[in-house]
Amino acid sequence: MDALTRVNPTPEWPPATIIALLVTALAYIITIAHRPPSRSRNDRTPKPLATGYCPSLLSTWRFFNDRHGFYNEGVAASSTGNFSHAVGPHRLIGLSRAAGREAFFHRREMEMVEGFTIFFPTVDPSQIEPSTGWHEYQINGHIVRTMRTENLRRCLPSMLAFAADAVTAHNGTSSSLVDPFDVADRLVFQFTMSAAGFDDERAASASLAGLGPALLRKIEGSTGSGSVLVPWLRTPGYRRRVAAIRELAGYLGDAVRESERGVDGVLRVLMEKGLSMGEVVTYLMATLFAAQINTPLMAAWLLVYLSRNEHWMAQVRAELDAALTRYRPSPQETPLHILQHVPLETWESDFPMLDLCLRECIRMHLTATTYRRNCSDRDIPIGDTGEVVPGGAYAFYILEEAHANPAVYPDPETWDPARFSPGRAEDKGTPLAYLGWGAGRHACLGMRLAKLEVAVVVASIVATFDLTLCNQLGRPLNCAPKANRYSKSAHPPAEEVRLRCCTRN
Ligand code: HEM
Repeated sequence: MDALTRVNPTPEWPPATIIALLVTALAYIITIAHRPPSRSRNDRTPKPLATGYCPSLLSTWRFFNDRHGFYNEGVAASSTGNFSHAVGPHRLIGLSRAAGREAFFHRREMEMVEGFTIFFPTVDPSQIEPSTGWHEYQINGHIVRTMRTENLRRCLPSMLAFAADAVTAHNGTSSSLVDPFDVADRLVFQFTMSAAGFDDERAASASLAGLGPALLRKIEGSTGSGSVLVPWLRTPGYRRRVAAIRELAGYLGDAVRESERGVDGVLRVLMEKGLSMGEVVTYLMATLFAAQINTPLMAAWLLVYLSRNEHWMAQVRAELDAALTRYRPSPQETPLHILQHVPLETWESDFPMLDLCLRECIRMHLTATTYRRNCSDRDIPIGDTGEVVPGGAYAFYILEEAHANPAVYPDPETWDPARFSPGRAEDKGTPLAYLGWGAGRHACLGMRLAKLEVAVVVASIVATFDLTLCNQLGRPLNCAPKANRYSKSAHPPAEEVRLRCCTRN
């Protein structure tokens, strides 16, 4: 027995070796399974960015980790501005220029939900049914209903009250340091809860307004290469996403149950129609996610730019002061009180300067990638390039291509709202040059609420305080932080900033 053990010892491999072997095996399987499709002579798919296993794998890595570099290189290397790449088992076409944008945004066959379901899966994978689009069309119908005038008019007083509470909390002392990104995050969550139909107690819940945005960011941040390349593997990212989705769904379900009699607006309509709790929570998650992903960031960036720009602060204040004068019921009223009397129509039509500033913030900070799938079995021509998006293929587009193009927007790194003023209208000469609210078949359905939410946050703060941009320690900064145009989605600045808020005379 002793001799046997000596002749055939059980190999003892260090864990690091075992892990290295497993990783190599997995990489090999992924490479073989996802080899780039071969091109036939008359294949009109845009040319691949990379061929062969190794370059292809490297490009796939860059698609996930250096998205803008990958895209810009693909566009630059192609005579038409379009290119293709196999990402896992999917054929993905990168589109650019007027012809690419036209095919991407305007063709009926280019389906949005199916594109996002694969490349940006923010839903619980167990609920994904690509063929039915995860009930997305019904949800869009509910979101459209949320934007109706009577609904916005209903929730506006609550939104103004939440903003007044937040501002008053910082107004006790002569000056206080505020993180605009945090304030906007909480307020927008409360506003959207109210717009969906929650009563004030539930919508204003301080714990949910803190937790909700954090969970939504966790869901957004947990999608990555694993969910596309090995969707069957329960990666840590997958587990984080599912846990965050379930946690938030649990809180929202509880809030709906607690306020069963108190709900209003779309929530009430859905409950009266007898929709299941799952369907109601799905509507809430989709609406909160769509609202939270960009709106608070844009409101906060707008405050940051205004704090460093006297000219635009004066423009925004002039139109705000005009409204305050018009709706002041008595001389003693504070700006926050007067804002409660400003009707929806004024919020929506009488702040054109604020709207120009928001438009410019979105141009500079909405760095998102957007996806489509050609859901037909027919090829879609890409203008007169001779190329097509084949039936069943996926396509992506990075909004930067339009928004940072110096031929359209001279000096694109400079925040300059006047570029959209009627005299200059830099975006008007080029087709689909401004995509801040999307375009064509999938334009933003929440623009009305988003603009109202941004206006209420900005007006409440700007009407009450003089603002000084500072670093975290309260030291004044003499310029606004730079936009990170290469991030995968809109972001706060890399170095945290604060606003010193001094009560305005
Ligand atoms: C400043 C804030 C916002 C910005 C910059 C923004 C921007 C956009 C853009 C660029 C798209 C098109 C995406 C694409 O083509 O792939 C889009 C679509 C969409 N947005 Fe917004 N959005 C904002 C706020 C909101 C809000 C508050 C909601 C709802 C509560 C919302 C709901 C939607 C929906 C449902 C779609 C998809 C439409 C469809 O499926 O056809 N958005 N948004």
